[in-house]
Amino acid sequence: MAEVVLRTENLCKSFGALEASSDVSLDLRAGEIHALIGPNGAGKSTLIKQIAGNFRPDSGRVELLGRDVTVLDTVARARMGLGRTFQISALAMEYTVLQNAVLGALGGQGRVFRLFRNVMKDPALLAVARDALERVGLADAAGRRTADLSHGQRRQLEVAVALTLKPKLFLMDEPMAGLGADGSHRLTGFLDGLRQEAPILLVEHDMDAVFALADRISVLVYGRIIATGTAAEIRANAEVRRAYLGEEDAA
Ligand SMILES: Nc1ncnc2c1ncn2[C@@H]1O[C@H](COP(=O)(O)OP(=O)(O)OP(=O)(O)O)[C@@H](O)[C@H]1O
Repeated sequence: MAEVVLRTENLCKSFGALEASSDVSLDLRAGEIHALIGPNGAGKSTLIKQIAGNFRPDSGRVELLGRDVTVLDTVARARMGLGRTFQISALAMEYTVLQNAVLGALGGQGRVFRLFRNVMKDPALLAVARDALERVGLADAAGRRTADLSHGQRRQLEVAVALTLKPKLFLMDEPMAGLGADGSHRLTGFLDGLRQEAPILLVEHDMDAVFALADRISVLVYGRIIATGTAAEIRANAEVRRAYLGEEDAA
């Protein structure tokens, strides 16, 4: 069986009386896309934040690349190779596409520059940034102001910025959100190829993308994983159909 790169064990996290994560155990293996689906408010983002290090679980543990990282912060986990894209854009809108990608690359190298213009002339950073833009199909837009990009192009740029850190695995929170049919088709193709290089834990509401991409799917309802399996197993699961997919969607 493929190597486990990420594992959560019995994660619990409450906000007051609300149990947002209830005994959540899952893993992500080399070469796979593992999708996490569930209704609004099921606790997907809360789980991602505990894996990324934004939230400390009340109990349970998170293991990254074989190491217990439960008490490590987001920066330490990112340095270990945990790449991430966000539900809400973290891009610098007034900067160009290339500048955003270079800033991403800078974060990965831990080097210190005194002047922004020196950062933007550094050949090593530029090479990493241009390579990431090329891979997501944004090379031609390198000189454009980020604020002038379409919504779909911004999502591509977020993936490019994450790629500059050369992550060993990805957490992606709704990368398809707001993309048109074209955009999500293109991103689906890209993620399909990316899994071999860096497995992906994918939170996504776009069920076409999930069923097309996921090697395994976990279904979260009221903070609890009610099923994990292949697309066919999840489609056929009676509890999932009742709780989430709905009989008509699952037919
Ligand atoms: N910081 C917080 N303080 C209090 N309650 C919170 C906090 N973050 C999330 N919650 C609550 O925890 C529950 C799970 O929220 P979460 O955002 O993890 O769900 P989700 O599955 O990601 O939803 P969506 O699909 O809408 O993004 C919700 O009831 C939410 O209101």
